[in-house]
Amino acid sequence: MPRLFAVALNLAPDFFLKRASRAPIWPVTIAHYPPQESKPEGDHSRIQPHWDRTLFSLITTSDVGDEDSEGGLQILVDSATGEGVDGRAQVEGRDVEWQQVVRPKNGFVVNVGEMMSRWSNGRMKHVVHRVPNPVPGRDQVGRISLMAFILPDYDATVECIHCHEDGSEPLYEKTWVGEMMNWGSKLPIYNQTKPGFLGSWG
Ligand SMILES: O=C(O)CCC(=O)C(=O)O
Ligand SMILES: [Fe+2]
Repeated sequence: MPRLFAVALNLAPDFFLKRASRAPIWPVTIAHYPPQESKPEGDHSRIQPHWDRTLFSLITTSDVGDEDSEGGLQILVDSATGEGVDGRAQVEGRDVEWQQVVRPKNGFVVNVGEMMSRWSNGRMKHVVHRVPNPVPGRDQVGRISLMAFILPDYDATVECIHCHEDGSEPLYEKTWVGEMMNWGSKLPIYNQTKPGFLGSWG
């Protein structure tokens, strides 16, 4: 997978592997979304809108009830173009909608993370995603997902790779993996769920 990303970005195939060679951090988590005996309070959902603060993430699920309950993984897309909306996008006044992700049978969903987006200067997008509550009548079905969050070495620098060469303007300031992890508590991916994040379309 790291080789595929590197080749897609016209980099040496081992570009990412070289930066994840000494002490890469790859948390693996299992999420159990239990059947919902009662309606969740407030705007609580299975997982609030966020993006992953990783290089990339691999997700597989039990698939049970994902499609027909609408309680599975969804990504945010631009209604006009169908393109994924990334964590930088201004959504005020923009027509966006949630789209169900259909996982290929026995396959994985690959989420681009914010580190990949920063390295590629936005060519790879860290698309906003969520897991909403299942629709009424389908809420007695639980869901399990298994995720691997792939991060580079703790001290690896994260900055636009090609900006020096082609003169393009960096979208992001230079930073490093450990600093990005500090932007969150717990796992870095969850720190975007604070109140107000993504406003009313969350
Ligand atoms: O359960 C899922 O399908 C995705 C969960 C997720 O996006 C996350 O934990 O970062
Ligand atoms: Fe996520």
